[in-house]
Amino acid sequence: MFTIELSEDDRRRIDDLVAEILDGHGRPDAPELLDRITVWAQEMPRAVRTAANHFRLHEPAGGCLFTGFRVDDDAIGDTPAHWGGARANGTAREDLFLLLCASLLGDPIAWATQQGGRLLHDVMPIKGHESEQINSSTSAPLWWHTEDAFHPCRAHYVGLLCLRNPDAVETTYAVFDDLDLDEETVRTLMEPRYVIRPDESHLPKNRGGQDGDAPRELMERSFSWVEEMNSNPPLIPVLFGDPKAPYGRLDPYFMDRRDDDPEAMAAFDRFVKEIDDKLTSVVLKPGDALFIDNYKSVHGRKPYAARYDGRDRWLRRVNVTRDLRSSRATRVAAGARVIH
Ligand SMILES: NC(=[NH2+])NCCC[C@H](N)C(=O)O
Ligand SMILES: O=C(O)CCC(=O)C(=O)O
Ligand SMILES: [Fe+2]
Repeated sequence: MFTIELSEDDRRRIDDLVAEILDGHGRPDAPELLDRITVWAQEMPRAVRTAANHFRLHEPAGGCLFTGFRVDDDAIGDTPAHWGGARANGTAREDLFLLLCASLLGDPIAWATQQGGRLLHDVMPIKGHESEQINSSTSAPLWWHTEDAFHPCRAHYVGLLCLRNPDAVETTYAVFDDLDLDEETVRTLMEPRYVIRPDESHLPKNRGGQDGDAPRELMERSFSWVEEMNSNPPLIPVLFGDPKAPYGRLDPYFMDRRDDDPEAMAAFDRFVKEIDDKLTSVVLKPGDALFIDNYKSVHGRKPYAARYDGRDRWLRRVNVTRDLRSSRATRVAAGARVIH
């Protein structure tokens, strides 16, 4: 893991910057604030910017951990029972810190079909989801995955800011650079012979009755595209880029076994076994902002027991792209963040 440790001075300067921005704008997801977030990120301490730039450009690791930010445990309030509903502004400081770090790596984006199109997601236990394969599950392991693996516009980085983690639950990950795969296997995995279906966080059953402010017609189009990807998924490669340091996309739990292509499946099984063998973990503590490189690694989470008492584990999540333009056809304006 590539780690950026904030010094006492960094912390003070970041706190001042966050306070200044919030003074002028109030809510961290206000459009006029987001329009300028990249500019403010340039006012992060130079050492932090330099380290983040190194991580982004040279790809020395599968993830970048910003550590040392202080969460205000009283101000953030109780861990919510659901991501929906009206949101208090208690996490404004923390949200803004996450957005500033994100903006050193790229542009924050949101999904119309996930958590009501919100830019910042809540990751915490939801009653009834205990054994699902969704971020709000608890008693079942969240099987490792590429975030939104099925989606052509999936994020380059997934940012997770820990607000609470009282039982030291482990976030799992593995980096493709660490895998032992022979050339022939890599070649096969780079061919369009695989099927990835949408995960359940994008399905209408998890829509939560809230669609943000997008027109209904547009929302229907978004959900029918996900449905189309479910009923008629294309064949895609699971590795791409440089065969010697490949990028990847996979979410085995939502992928098909193709009986008509045993060779592709055998290569895939070797790939999955290597990831299982190399899977390691990190325990996020309050204030840690982990940016998983969603092209170079997979991540997941070990099971744990929910409390449902307002003190549960709680993360804030953001998707980050290095290429906003590649999704232009499915966003309503050049500077819009929501992908439909
Ligand atoms: N293997 C999996 N469980 N894949 C889905 C991962 C979780 C999903 N991205 C979510 O936000 O809930
Ligand atoms: O809870 C975690 O540590 C990771 C969850 C996850 O995979 C996600 O929210 O994308
Ligand atoms: Fe994830």
